[in-house]
Order: sequence, then C-alpha cells, then structure tokens
Amino acid sequence: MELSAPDGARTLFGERFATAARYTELLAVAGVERGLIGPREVPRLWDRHVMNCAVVEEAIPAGVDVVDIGSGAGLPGVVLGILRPDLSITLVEPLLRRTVFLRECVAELGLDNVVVHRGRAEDARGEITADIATARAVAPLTRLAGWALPLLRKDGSLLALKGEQAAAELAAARKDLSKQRPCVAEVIRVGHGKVDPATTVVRVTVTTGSAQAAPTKSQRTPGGRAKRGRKR
Ligand SMILES: C[S@@+](CC[C@H](N)C(=O)[O-])C[C@H]1O[C@@H](n2cnc3c(N)ncnc32)[C@H](O)[C@@H]1O
Repeated sequence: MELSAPDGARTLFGERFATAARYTELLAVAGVERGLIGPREVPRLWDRHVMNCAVVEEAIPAGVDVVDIGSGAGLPGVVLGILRPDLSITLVEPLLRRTVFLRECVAELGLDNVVVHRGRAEDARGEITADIATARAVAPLTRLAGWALPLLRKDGSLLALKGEQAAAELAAARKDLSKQRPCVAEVIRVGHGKVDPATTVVRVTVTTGSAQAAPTKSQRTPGGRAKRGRKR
C-alpha cells in the first residue's frame, strides 16, 4: 500500500525516511489486518501517529536507555528507534499478538537498537532500568507513573504523550506523583513547526537515586502482598 507522506515527514526523518515509510506501511496493512490499528486511522497514520510520536525525540538526550511502556503496535517506541539509532530502546508490551508484530517490525526494519520485552511494566522493576520512559495512551498519569518511575535512574524522566487535557490531568495527579517518588513534573510541547498541533507531553523527572520500596514481583506472594522481611 502506498501512503503519501506529508512533506514534513521527509524533513523530519531525513535519511531515515524510507524506514519510517516502511513502518507506516506495516501499520497500514499488517497492523490493520491484525486489529492493532483501526482502519479509519490509515489516512492519518503519518500525521496523527508517526510524526506526532517522532517529535518526542526533542525531549530525549543523546545515547540514553529508553523504555516504551505499552508499545502496542510500536507507538512511540518503534518510531523513536527509527529516528534515533543512538538510543537503546526496550518496548514493553504484555499482549502476545502485539509483541509478535513488534518483533516482526524490528526484524524487517533492521532496528538493532530496539528490543521487545513481553510483560507488564509494573513487573519489569529490577529487569529494566532506563533514563527515559515513554508512553502514549496507556493509563491515567498516576497509574502510569507508578509503573514508570521505579524503572528510572536519577534525573530520568517519564514522557507521557497526552492530549489537550494534560495540564488538568497533571494538576489532579501532582500530589500522588510526589508520594510515589520525589520528582518534578511539567507539561511541555514538542514539535513546533513540525507537527500541527504540537505534541503535548507530561514530563515527570525523578530527583532521587532509587524508588521508594515498592515490592518487586519476586518479593510478592501469590496473593499479591509483599513478603515481610524477618525481624531480627
Ligand atoms: C491503547 S494501547 C496504546 C498503544 C500505543 N502506545 C499507541 O499509542 O498506539 C495501550 C497498550 O498498553 C498496553 N498495556 C496495558 N497495560 C499495560 C501494562 N501494565 N504494562 C505495559 N503495557 C500495558 C496494552 O496491551 C496496549 O498495547
């Protein structure tokens, strides 16, 4: 399927444009056939999905580890992997059907800097550590932060792609965020002059070296409660 790319896409992706175009085709054909992308999204795959995600790269420093939580069909993680070969990206996705598609994309697009991790973000603590966590359309901010902040190194940031309600969602979540782990949070807009409207992101940056003691998966009993340390 040939999807006409907006002029801005060639500028945005530069020498990575052909790879981005191939990924957009994979979304439009296999992604739709397998029910990962709604058919009505096809005409707006470039604008609303691929480019909208790509501009988040403005908020990611060079050469860091990125975890993309709830990648689905690869947004934004695959797009960032295409545009930024300097990043090491782990796509975290629990659903088998989606991880199969993601692995196929990574292989077909030759993305040596991207790996797929099947599982839930809240179970990845101790297994995945990153400087940046990204997420789009995965969970309300407080819940998302509960999964993401324990995975981050000091000064690392969660970049949550949110719509126009970002400021209101952050205002409602602010107290809960700080209880989870000391952090600063703000709404930023990325992609000015590249996408219209610019992409709205809630950025939550952790200010301490380690997360407060939430139990890891291995510390939990089958009933879900944390095992208590033996008193000495
Ligand atoms: C609405 S989709 C969004 C997918 C993609 N980020 C996008 O913007 O198109 C939400 C995704 O989050 C995944 N998800 C749900 N709970 C999760 C969890 N606890 N940890 C990681 N991913 C999760 C779902 O399986 C699904 O693929």
